[in-house]
Amino acid sequence: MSSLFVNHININAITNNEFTYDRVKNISDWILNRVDLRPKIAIVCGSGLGGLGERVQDARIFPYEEIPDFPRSTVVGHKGNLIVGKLNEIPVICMQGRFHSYEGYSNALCTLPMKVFKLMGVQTVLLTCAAGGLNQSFKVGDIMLIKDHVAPLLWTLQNPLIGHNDERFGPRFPACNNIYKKNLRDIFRSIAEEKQIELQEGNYAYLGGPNYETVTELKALIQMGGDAVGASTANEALVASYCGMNVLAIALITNKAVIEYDSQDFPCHEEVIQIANQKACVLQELVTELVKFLDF
Ligand SMILES: O=P(O)(O)O[C@@H]1C[C@H](O)[C@@H](CO)O1
Ligand SMILES: Nc1nc2[nH]cnc2c(=O)[nH]1
Repeated sequence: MSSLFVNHININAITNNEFTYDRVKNISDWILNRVDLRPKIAIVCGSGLGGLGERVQDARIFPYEEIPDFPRSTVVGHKGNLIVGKLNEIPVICMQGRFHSYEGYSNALCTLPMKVFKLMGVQTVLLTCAAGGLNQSFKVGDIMLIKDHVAPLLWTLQNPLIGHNDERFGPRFPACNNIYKKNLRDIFRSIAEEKQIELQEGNYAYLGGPNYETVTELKALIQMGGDAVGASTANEALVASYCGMNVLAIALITNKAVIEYDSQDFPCHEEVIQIANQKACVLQELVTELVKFLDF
């Protein structure tokens, strides 16, 4: 999408400048012109969790490659479809697959869909992801409601808000102490309670990947307050919140972080997908119920 070096300055950090309001509006209008529904809820399906998209009824499916200026999904377990339809009778727009910075995309590009959702009139963004469990009390297969994040990558020039700020998206200096809305977490928790599904709650640590973390990095993330670690979600939550949308985010714990040196246990993407596939229906059930409460 861009040449990366201008006068020896890496413009990866300022690719935000490429996604002007008009360009994002063009994408948003392209979608709106092809559907009758006007969803107020957007759902992003994480690794292995794309099955949620299959629950969407009366679906219009747009492969990412058909959407102007949209990136492509390149990761196994991310189908690469944008779906507009109804989940539990509620209009939704659903991303079957997301973009990660390790795919070579700037964080501005990874989070472009959030700006598109904003201009489409979406009010609530529901993010799902696969993550490694840092909290030693978590088990593989647990569902963790994300309360907050710690994102060292966003302290660098990889922050997607760097560059020209268009106030029509959000403020130059957004507050970030309340990204993951408590009222939405409360609703999600009560749905889980009613269905007798055990829920964890904690902080998501975001790193860029693609490698899984070293033992020392994992220990540092635990010290920083992380309960789960992954390679997405926090960047999207940041931009969605900056755009004034409500954010709810859920991580499926697909592996336990290996925090012993010299262990012969290793995380791998195949295991992540396998566990996500096994547990997907529980998460899908919760999300399907949840949307009924979010359509305000
Ligand atoms: O898209 P998500 O965050 O669910 O994907 C996670 C993080 C990495 O992309 C991948 C590692 O297996 O799963
Ligand atoms: N970075 C990272 N991403 C993940 N996605 C699923 N598990 C993990 C993990 O342990 N680390």
